Amino acid sequence: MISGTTDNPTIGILDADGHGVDLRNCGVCAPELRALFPVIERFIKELKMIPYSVPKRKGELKHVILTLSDTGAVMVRWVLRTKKHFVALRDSLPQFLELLPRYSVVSVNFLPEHKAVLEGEEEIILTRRTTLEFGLNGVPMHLRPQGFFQTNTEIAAALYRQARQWINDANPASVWDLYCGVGGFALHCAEGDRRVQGIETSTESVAAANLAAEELGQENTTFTAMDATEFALAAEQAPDAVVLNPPRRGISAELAQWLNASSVQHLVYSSCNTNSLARDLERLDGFSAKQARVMDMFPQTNHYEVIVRLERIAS
Ligand SMILES: C[S@@+](CC[C@H](N)C(=O)[O-])C[C@H]1O[C@@H](n2cnc3c(N)ncnc32)[C@H](O)[C@@H]1O
Repeated sequence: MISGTTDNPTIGILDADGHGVDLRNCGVCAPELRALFPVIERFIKELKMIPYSVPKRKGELKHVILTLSDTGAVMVRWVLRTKKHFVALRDSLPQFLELLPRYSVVSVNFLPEHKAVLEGEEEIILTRRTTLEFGLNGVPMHLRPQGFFQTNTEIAAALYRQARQWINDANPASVWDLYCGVGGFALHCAEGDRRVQGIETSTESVAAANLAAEELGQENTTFTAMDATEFALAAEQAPDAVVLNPPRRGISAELAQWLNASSVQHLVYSSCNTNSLARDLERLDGFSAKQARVMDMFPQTNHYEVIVRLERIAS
């Protein structure tokens, strides 16, 4: 979050009273991102951007969302209240890009409402390049602004390797990746003739995932924008294995019931919320959990990712 004043901005979080706490030297931040903070500060000053004050409900610049790719490129998203600073930001793009790593993406997002969210619906991408490219474990992936990407790139790579190993050990002919985002699990599980289907509600993420599948030459891997439960309930045939990586709320009771009653033999469930995971594992009573791994996705916090391998209970 950006707070403070134009001449003395804070880059970090807000305290309980809504005042900025500078976290530029916080160890959680990757050094490559920390190196960008002076550049962000310089542009705030040069363009005379006014940081947004939550207590006063005044100002323009709310957040700067930075995403670092394993290639070293970054995505920089300026989140503004109105269009007041937009032209200045757009016109200074060549100078800004000179200070960013190659292949970086820059966009502006508008969040006019006073509410506790990171970003609004409207986004304008300033660079010709519209996706931040990743190459986790040698698998190409594309992230567009507003798409979901796992918080910690190194741990995400380990998570995908683990899922790939469990899926390859089970060697299913067909796999669904439900809640697939930009396709990390699906793209890692694509192998030989295996049919892989990713399902996700965000059309932006689905477009990015299909692009990566095309680059990989994976004709048997496809992504569709749809609600995961609706997709499963309408499917004519169940796959051999399903990867689940839902948002914090977990999966729906209907999807758990459908999985229990289906012919699916193997499940891999990756979760960032053990409360909904525990509830869902109880609901998935046609399966038994065989292996689980905790992944330190959110270091120095009390949050973590858990990935579980389940097998159908023989009847
Ligand atoms: C925890 S993220 C996982 C993304 C992806 N598996 C990855 O590794 O990056 C959850 C994803 O579920 C998507 N989502 C939310 N509700 C959904 C729904 N009802 N059906 C399908 N996808 C949904 C979100 O857009 C988000 O991309």
